Amino acid sequence: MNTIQPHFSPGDQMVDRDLFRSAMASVGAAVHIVTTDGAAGRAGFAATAICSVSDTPPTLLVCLNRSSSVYQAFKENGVLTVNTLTPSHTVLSGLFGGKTPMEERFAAARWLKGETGAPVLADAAVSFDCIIDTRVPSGTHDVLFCRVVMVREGQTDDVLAYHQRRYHRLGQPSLLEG
Ligand SMILES: NC(=O)c1ccc[n+]([C@@H]2O[C@H](COP(=O)([O-])OP(=O)(O)OC[C@H]3O[C@@H](n4cnc5c(N)ncnc54)[C@H](O)[C@@H]3O)[C@@H](O)[C@H]2O)c1
Ligand SMILES: Cc1cc2c(cc1C)N(C[C@H](O)[C@H](O)[C@H](O)COP(=O)(O)O)c1[nH]c(=O)[nH]c(=O)c1N2
Repeated sequence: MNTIQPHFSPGDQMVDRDLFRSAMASVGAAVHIVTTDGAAGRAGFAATAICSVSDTPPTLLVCLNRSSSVYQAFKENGVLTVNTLTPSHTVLSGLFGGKTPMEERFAAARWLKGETGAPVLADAAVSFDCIIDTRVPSGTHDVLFCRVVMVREGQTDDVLAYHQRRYHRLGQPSLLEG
């Protein structure tokens, strides 16, 4: 069996948090509103630390800060929906991006109920309704590995993106088209 030696030992100099954030601001990502509902109530937050994991079974991951006010609701409900935003949702992203009372966040848009009961944003670019399978603590966050049980595709191809701390439109025209 191959044992791959880690490049760094725990005592090695860590990258400064502000340098990491400044570097990560250059990466860019689609913006989503992640929602939950259930015994612990309805909650939602803006997220960019989301990606596909596997297509068999369909699985995605969501990184959730344990210090967030929504953390307990996601932990107890065990279900969530990832609602990928369109360029028309910059204000909504700001509301769900923190420090806004939860009722005020949800009052700003129209929601449907998914299979799991988590709120589905009616005009999302796409929504993934999920059961949280596995939770892996990593630093300040939990990485939530979620099994996708329903997908709802919206009417638009354009997606809201976040890069260098600003919102952008992700969509046409493609770089490779003539
Ligand atoms: N993964 C996350 O928790 C995450 C991701 C994006 C933004 N945010 C939060 O949204 C707000 C606005 O962020 P911004 O991009 O305008 O500027 P920023 O300088 O706070 O963050 C720049 C980039 O660093 C990363 N980052 C920031 N805070 C992080 C954290 N606590 N854990 C892991 N990665 C983190 C993200 O990729 C972010 O886009 C900030 O409060 C930020 O903490 C959190
Ligand atoms: C564009 C953008 C992207 C993200 C965030 C914010 C913004 C503006 N936030 C922060 C998260 O939305 C915010 O901290 C929560 O809403 C919790 O805030 P309250 O504790 O409820 O005030 C965030 N938080 C998190 O745990 N994982 C993530 O991927 C992201 N991504």
